[in-house]
Amino acid sequence: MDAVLVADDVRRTYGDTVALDGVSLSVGEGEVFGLIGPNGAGKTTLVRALTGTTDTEGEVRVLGESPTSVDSQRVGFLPQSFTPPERLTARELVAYYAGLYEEARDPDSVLADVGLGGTGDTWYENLSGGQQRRVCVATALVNDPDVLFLDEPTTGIDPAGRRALWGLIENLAESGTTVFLTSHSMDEVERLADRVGLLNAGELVAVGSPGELVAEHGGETRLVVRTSAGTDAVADAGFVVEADQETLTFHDVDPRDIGRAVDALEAAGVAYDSLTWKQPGLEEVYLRLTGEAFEGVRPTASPQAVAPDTGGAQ
Ligand SMILES: Nc1ncnc2c1ncn2[C@@H]1O[C@H](COP(=O)(O)OP(=O)(O)OP(=O)(O)O)[C@@H](O)[C@H]1O
Repeated sequence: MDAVLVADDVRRTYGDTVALDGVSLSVGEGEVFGLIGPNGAGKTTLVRALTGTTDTEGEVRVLGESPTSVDSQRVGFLPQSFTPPERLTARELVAYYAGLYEEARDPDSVLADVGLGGTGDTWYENLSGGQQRRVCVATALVNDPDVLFLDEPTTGIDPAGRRALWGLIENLAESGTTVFLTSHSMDEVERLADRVGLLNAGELVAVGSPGELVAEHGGETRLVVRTSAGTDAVADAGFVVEADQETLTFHDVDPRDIGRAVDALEAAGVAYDSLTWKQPGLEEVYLRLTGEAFEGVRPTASPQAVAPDTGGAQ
């Protein structure tokens, strides 16, 4: 796979703030690379480094060129914050961006691609926040780029619109477009990204496919039972079980062992309100590697601490 994007030991400081602390990565043609990390981790700064919109130390290559000399026709960029010229219709705005390129797609067809086929004549300022964001996505697609940078593309877009955009991004990647995406949505990254990079305090602390990251850092499966019963009730069931006032958590429960756990609860006469089997996902990886607390997952540093599990059911 040819490397379309390369960052080698990229550093950026703002005064005393180290935004990027020696980031190296490589993204291949047609790959979707998802960059995740907490607020202030350096994601936007890395996107800006890769798009040549901020100066950095280290080396950056886009399609084999420096980001400031690469052919802009081949690059699409949706910044995190985007304030278009006022008093333009959606079509005029996309057409304005189309005019910046030697070759561009028909604005109406790009608007249709982002689910805004009927809104070409609407003033940008009269569109909803989610519709505005979709128009902004359209401006990044109008030159039919080979490399597409999307900094939090679906922020503010409703679930149906997000899914539509995900489908569009998948189609682009299938047709060979390389996509570099930042997001705070683990669903989005888990669905779209071939590989994920987790940036924390300016450092890339993990890179891999979602499956690899979950296998390596996600932790264990668990069965969460909402009950006030203590661990004594199921002490002989053959599971590692921890309790707090509202839940019993069975750790490391294979799906085939769920029945055995339920039988143990029944045999002990434990009354419970709900029972949820949970499989780790990218969210657990993120929370573990960034050191954020996550209810229901045992922090590796302190295996005794278990809080009530309110995470999403699988
Ligand atoms: N132009 C700037 N001037 C000063 N500091 C900056 C500038 N841009 C970014 N920073 C700082 O660099 C660090 C990284 O910021 P960055 O915007 O890259 O983070 P991020 O991961 O994109 O955050 P978020 O998820 O909130 O968008 C932060 O501490 C931020 O305050």
